[in-house]
Amino acid sequence: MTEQPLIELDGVEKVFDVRRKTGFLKRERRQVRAVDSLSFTVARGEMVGYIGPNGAGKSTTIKMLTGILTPSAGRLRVAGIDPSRERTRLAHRIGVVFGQRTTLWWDLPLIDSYRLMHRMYRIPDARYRENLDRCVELLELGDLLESPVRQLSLGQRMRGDIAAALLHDPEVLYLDEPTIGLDVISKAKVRGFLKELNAELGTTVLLTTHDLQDIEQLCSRVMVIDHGRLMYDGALAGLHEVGESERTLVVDLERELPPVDVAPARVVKVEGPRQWLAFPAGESAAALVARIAAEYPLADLSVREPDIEDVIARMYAGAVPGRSEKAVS
Ligand SMILES: Nc1ncnc2c1ncn2[C@@H]1O[C@H](COP(=O)(O)OP(=O)(O)OP(=O)(O)O)[C@@H](O)[C@H]1O
Repeated sequence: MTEQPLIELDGVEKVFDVRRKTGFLKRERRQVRAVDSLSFTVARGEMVGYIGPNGAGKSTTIKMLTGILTPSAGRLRVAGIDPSRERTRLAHRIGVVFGQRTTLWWDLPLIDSYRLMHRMYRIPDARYRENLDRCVELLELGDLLESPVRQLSLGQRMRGDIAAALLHDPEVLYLDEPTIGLDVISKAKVRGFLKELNAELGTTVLLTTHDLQDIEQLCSRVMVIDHGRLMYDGALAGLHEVGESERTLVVDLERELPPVDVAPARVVKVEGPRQWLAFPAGESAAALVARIAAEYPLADLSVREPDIEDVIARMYAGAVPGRSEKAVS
C-alpha cells in the first residue's frame, strides 16, 4: 500500500479582499488572488524548496498550511488534518520558523523560552530533555542558553528558533527564509543541521528561500510559485535547464591576457587580469575550472550563483499572465 502524502493541496485558492481609499469619500474594493488553483503533494521525509519572486504567494501558502489562514477554495490536509479547522491539534505535529521574526521571548534567557514551550506543548519530560540535548549539541547552543534572546546575534537567534520549533518532535518543519541575513559560517551550520535532521529523524521539510544555495545543498525537489500558481515542480538542475540560467566564474589571471577561450563558457567582462565568464548553470564548475587551470596562469577564482529572481525571469520571460487582481466595484 502506498503511504498517504504528509501534505496535500488540491485546487487551493486564497483571495484577499482589499479596500483602498481612492478619493475623499471613494473607496475601491479589489480582490487579490494570492494563491490560485494550487495542487501538490509532499511525501513524508521529503525536503522541498518552495521558491518564487516577491509577492508570489509563498507566505500565504505557509500560513494556510499552519492554519493561520483559511483557503477561499480547494482542499488542504497536513498529516490528515484540515489546518484551519484543527489548528491546535495540528500545532503539535508541525514546527514553523520565520527567518524575519522570532517565537522566542525577547527579554528572557534562551533556556526559559524552551521551558515555556515544554509546558505549552505538554512535551513529556524525557522527550523534551532528549530533544533539547540533541539541538543544543548539534546547533551549538550550549554557551547561549543563559543569554537573553535580545543579546544573541542573528545567526545565534536563528539556531535558537530552529531548536524551539523542534522540541515537540514535529513531523513537518516549515522554514521561511531560515538563512536570510546570516554570514557564511552561520548558513553552513543551519544547513548542516537541517540535513542531519532530515536524514536521521526523517523530518519532512518545506523550505522557502531566496538563496539558491539553500536549495542546492538541501533539496532534491524544488517547486516554483509565481502569481499564486505552481510553475515548476522538479529537480533544481531541471529548473536551470528550463530557465537556461547561467553561473559566473570570476577568474583572476596572473597577468592581463586575451579573453579565456574554454567552451561552453564565454567571457562577458574583462578588467585587467580579471575576467568574468558566464556558463550554463547546469554545467559542472569543477570541470571548467580544471580546464582553465590547465591552460591559463590562474591566481584566484570564485563562482557566482544566479539569483532566484533571475532564474525565474528567464524561465518565464514574457510568458507569465498578469497578477489575478480584479476590481469588483
Ligand atoms: N493579508 C493580506 N491582505 C491583502 N493582500 C495580501 C495579504 N497577504 C498577502 N497579500 C497579497 O498576496 C500576494 C502574495 O503575498 P505573499 O506574502 O504570499 O507572497 P510571498 O511569495 O510570500 O512574497 P515575499 O517573498 O515578498 O515574502 C501579494 O500580492 C500580497 O500583497
